[in-house]
Amino acid sequence: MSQNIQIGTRKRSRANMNNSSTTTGPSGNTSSNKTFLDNFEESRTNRLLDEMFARQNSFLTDNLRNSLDLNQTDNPLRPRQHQHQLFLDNENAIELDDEPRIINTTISNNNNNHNSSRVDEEADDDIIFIKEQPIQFSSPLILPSSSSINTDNAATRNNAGSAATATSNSTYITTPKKFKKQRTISLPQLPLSKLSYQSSYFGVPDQSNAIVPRVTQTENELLHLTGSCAKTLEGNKSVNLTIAHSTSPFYNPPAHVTSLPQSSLKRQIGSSLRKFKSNSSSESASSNKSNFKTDKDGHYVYQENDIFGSGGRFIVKDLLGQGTFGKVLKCIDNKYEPNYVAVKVIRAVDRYREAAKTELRILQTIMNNDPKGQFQCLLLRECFDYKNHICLVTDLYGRSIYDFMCSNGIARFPGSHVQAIARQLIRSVCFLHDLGIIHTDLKPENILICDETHIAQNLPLKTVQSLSKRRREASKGKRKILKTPEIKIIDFGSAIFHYEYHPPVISTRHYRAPEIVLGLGWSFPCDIWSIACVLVELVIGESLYPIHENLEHMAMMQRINGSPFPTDIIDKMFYKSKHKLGNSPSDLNSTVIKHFDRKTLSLQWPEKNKRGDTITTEKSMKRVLQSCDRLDIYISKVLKQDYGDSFSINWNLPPEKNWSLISSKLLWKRQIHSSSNSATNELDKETFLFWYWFIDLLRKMFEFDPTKRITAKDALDHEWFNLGILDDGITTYNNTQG
Ligand SMILES: Nc1ncnc2c1ncn2[C@@H]1O[C@H](COP(=O)(O)OP(=O)(O)OP(=O)(O)O)[C@@H](O)[C@H]1O
Repeated sequence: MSQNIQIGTRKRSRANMNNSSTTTGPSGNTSSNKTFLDNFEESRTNRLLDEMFARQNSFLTDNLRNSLDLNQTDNPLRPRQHQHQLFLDNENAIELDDEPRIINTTISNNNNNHNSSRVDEEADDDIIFIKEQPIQFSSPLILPSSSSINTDNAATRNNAGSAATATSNSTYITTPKKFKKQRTISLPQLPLSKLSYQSSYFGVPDQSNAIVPRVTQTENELLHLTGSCAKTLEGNKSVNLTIAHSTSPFYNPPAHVTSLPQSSLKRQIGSSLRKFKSNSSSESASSNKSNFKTDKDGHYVYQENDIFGSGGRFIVKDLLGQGTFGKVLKCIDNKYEPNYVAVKVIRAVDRYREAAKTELRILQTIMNNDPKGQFQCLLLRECFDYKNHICLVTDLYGRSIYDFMCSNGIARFPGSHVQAIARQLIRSVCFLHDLGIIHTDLKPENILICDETHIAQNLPLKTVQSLSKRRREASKGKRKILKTPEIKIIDFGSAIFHYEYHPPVISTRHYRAPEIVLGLGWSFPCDIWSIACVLVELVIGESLYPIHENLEHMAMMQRINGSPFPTDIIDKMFYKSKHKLGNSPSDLNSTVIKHFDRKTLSLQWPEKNKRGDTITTEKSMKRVLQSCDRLDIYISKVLKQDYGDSFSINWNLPPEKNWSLISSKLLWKRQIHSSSNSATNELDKETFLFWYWFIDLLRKMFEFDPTKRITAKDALDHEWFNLGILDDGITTYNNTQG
């Protein structure tokens, strides 16, 4: 039975991969004389790294427990009312000295971060931040305290600036004085939300060739697709695949197989053989033939208990997924313990074999630089060629986030889990980008859950009745909350090295960045856009862009960002098209360019015919105008379900002002309802701030212009990752930690 529960209605697949036949280049970066398996060797560095991570993990877990205990001493049900302000403000700032200096915003409670500018006066812990803050004028909350700047004026300027220019002008400047942050107590965070990142953990590839990736994009790269096809081909040529021979395990059991406990081996193989015989009566189950078949399209034909690989090493147990590239199988591996693995069997077609070689080089680079899997990327265990199918052997994980959401009574994740997943995703992509790798296909289907253990809460009958039949059946009327939202990023089948060939269209539609839709050059920032789409999906429980074509996609992007495409970007689109720079999507003119006015450089939506009649369908108008909204308003609407009608984030307001509006509404409601005992959801300031800053980060990730979009590294330093929340995700974690 397939583990892949397909209950969703959408069919989402990545961009057409026909171009990938020409792709794939050199792995100038992989250690040439060494196989990647050499990295399994215990080196001193690895041991040190292990110890560091173990220390960090136990430190973070202890801190979470402490902070929960602390919260619970006051009131087990609600976050306690904090006496201290969460952020630096005029009154709370403590003057230290007068020297201006550049201040690092690294998370302050990271034991391993020696570069942090943390003031380490005494043992710090998870719930107390002593931190130096830079001043960021586009960030409404953090203002200089005793500087000569008039706070009101600065705030006014800031509001105007943030409304007009979004976050692109978010320049950090240093305060004229150095401040020590007031001790503050924040709500708890999961340890996964606080994972640290230092690129010095691994060696930057290509150092010898001096190709150190710059993980952003220049204006020039909007016009010219970077990357060389020749490098791709050259890289793929360097791939040497071991040919696995299909001899029967019953004739020539390999030495390592015979070293397994004989009873278990016989049991596995015996049962496989019995099932195989009964399943295929018409075929001879002669023991020296492999029962592994390929169809006319080059796909392996799935059959449970098939045996394949050298010496019949793998026994097929389940079909985990299938895509354009091939099939992913859950298999018993007779060589190693624990012996379940996932094997991606690539189609036996030259084009896909060629693309798989790039995937292989990417996976090898990841493996070389993170042999212990600290950065949430799938690890390649082995690779071989079997009957013209390239087979990639990896660890086996749970279902994808997409499948988990489909089978959940409430698809939305708790805020604490959104933050933990965001941290892992951004950190993982930061690692990839530092290695010069662009994933290009980040989506919930390509994010796997490491451990699916969860608690299940019964949903009220009314909620169950409102679910679709499919969801009702799949969820059994329950809301599932993972105990540990640890994830792994998979599917490097479309990933590229930044200096290799870039196909003109990448990503699955819903997660596709505007520069790709507009036919401009793309680079690392496209991954950041995709992550932002995924994060919104985790919060709202459905796809942010449920679209299938370019015009509606562009109209929705403008609606969600609350602003039109910047004219300089559209200008570049026209220029690139006019001068035929780089390769463009074949339908660019007919589905994108024709919808922009050449003079005003604005999108003409809704679409009109020559007579001026609107020809956009009513359904499409509804999807854009009714179903979606500016991001802060859209997310607020969903969160009202948890926090009541008063919850409303307005990204044009500074957080203090936004909060005072909400709290006055709450006060008013409490007075109205005091006699009627109405159960209005309580909302505290820190919970509001958690969501406010989440939306602030999203806004920076959804920057239209990729040259101005926040990088993964800067996103890890965003204020949001210093904020906690007390919700079901935290209590579930705490209850399971003993
Ligand atoms: N290591 C793994 N453990 C568990 N399941 C996996 C693993 N790798 C892949 N899968 C499952 O197989 C599915 C397809 O995997 P993958 O995306 O790598 O293949 P693909 O052929 O590139 O698919 P697509 O063309 O849809 O992108 C995944 O969505 C996931 O459900």
